[in-house]
Amino acid sequence: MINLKNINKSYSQGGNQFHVLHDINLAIDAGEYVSIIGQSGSGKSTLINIIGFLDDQFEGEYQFNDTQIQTLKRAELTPFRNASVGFIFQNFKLIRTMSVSDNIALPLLYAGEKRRQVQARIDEQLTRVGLPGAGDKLPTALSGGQQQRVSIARALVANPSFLIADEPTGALDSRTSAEIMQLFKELNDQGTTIILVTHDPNVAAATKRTVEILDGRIIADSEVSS
Ligand SMILES: Nc1ncnc2c1ncn2[C@@H]1O[C@H](COP(=O)(O)OP(=O)(O)OP(=O)(O)O)[C@@H](O)[C@H]1O
Repeated sequence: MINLKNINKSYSQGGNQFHVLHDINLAIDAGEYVSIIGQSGSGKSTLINIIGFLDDQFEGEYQFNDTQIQTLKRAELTPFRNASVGFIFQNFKLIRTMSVSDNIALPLLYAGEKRRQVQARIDEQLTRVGLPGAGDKLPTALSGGQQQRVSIARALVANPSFLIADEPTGALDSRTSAEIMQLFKELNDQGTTIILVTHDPNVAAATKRTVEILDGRIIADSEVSS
């Protein structure tokens, strides 16, 4: 599904070039559950911005299914991203003034659907993430773990090809983290492809494959032994 070949990425700043990704070769198949692990500044965010179609300024080839991403125009990238990937963030990024249901509806509205036609799909996802009946609440009435469940429902609702979870347990206590990791495991068991970014080896150990980055290079790529 995801096939990166010889990806290099540099940022220019103040007339200098900073080479932050070096010759990245990485293939991820549908159905995988992969963690990308590395210390702060190693290039994890830079890499997932490319994988998640947020950044098309790179050298090399990114083939996603039958599409060569580096050949897409900017205007083509946004609808491609909306249709293909669901994002989950450390700090949830829910809109505090909107109900849980309205937050989850957003990707469907971006895709051109009508709010009144999507409630059943929202309720289905709320049940899937363990929050049946929570749709009318405001995010601020929920615990951190519950808010992360809402953001997972939002990431899933448009049925993307894969999820990117960027430090999804970074703002949660260890027990709630374990519950969220259990939910990701269940989603993966149901067939959801998940790419999870973390600096925490314990979190990475709960996935099925770890890709380790150091100074912009993949230094290890291995199955997690269960
Ligand atoms: N927009 C930018 N302009 C210039 N340099 C950048 C930019 N974004 C990131 N960098 C640099 O690229 C390198 C990799 O950063 P990146 O954010 O990808 O690392 P990371 O592994 O995600 O770190 P963290 O875990 O702290 O988020 C760092 O040295 C960072 O300073």
